[in-house]
Amino acid sequence: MMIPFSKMHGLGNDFVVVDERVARHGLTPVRIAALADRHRGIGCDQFVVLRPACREGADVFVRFFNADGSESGACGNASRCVADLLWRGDGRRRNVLQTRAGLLPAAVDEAGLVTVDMGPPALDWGDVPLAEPVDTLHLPLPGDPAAVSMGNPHATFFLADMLDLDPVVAGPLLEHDPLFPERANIGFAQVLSREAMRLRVWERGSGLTLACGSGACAAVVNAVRRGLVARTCRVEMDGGALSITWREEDGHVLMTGPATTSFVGSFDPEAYPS
Ligand SMILES: N[C@H](CCC[C@H](N)C(=O)O)C(=O)O
Repeated sequence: MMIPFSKMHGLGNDFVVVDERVARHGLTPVRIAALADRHRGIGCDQFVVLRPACREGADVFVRFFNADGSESGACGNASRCVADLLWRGDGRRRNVLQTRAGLLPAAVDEAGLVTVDMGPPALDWGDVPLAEPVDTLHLPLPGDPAAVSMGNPHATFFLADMLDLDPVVAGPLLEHDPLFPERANIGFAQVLSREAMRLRVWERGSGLTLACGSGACAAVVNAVRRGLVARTCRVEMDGGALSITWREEDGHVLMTGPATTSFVGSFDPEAYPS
């Protein structure tokens, strides 16, 4: 049985988006990794599964799976893509995504840019999570990173120059550091001004991506906590820029940026190992 999918991306961070029909064929980590494979499968950074919402006030339940088959509670760029997909489907510019990290209100503006309320960051060590009670603003690691959770774990390193560290070399080691019992997404940031930063992210389970939405949120939260940037900051990544605001009134983090459908297709799940 062929399953339809939408191939989408947020600033080059790319996704295969399917609905729950795929789940009937057994969606194992092995099969997700095979589908995400860029040579033998469809290829993507994350595999996104839509199901009917089961919480009051939500329009859809979204699950995010990394290219290695692991599940994440949050994916900012994919959340914008799902909001865009819903708008194109039902004509409603405002929708609410149910995720493992909570209910995320989303809105598509007249220019087609999507804003997702990513909710409040979790700042306590136990919520990131970390393996021991430490100050999340200054982790006991070389490079003195800060850590938060945006529904998924992030560590942010602030570099004088982006060229000081190669994410492809440092990223995998840090992703698997014992301080991160659930691994972590590793951000490498260079503050450019009070209103702008450069960021590259080695993503847990997917490697270096062209953009990372939750990583951009985490980097701005960590930079504000350190007094490095204002609460609204432009985050410039290899694939493009997002606008992030850590709202003072309620502590929620708003992320605004584009969402793009590259193509649609279909695949036979049984053709992939499970
Ligand atoms: N690799 C992340 C999930 C995807 C995050 C990223 N693609 C985004 O846009 O937020 C994790 O395992 O927590």
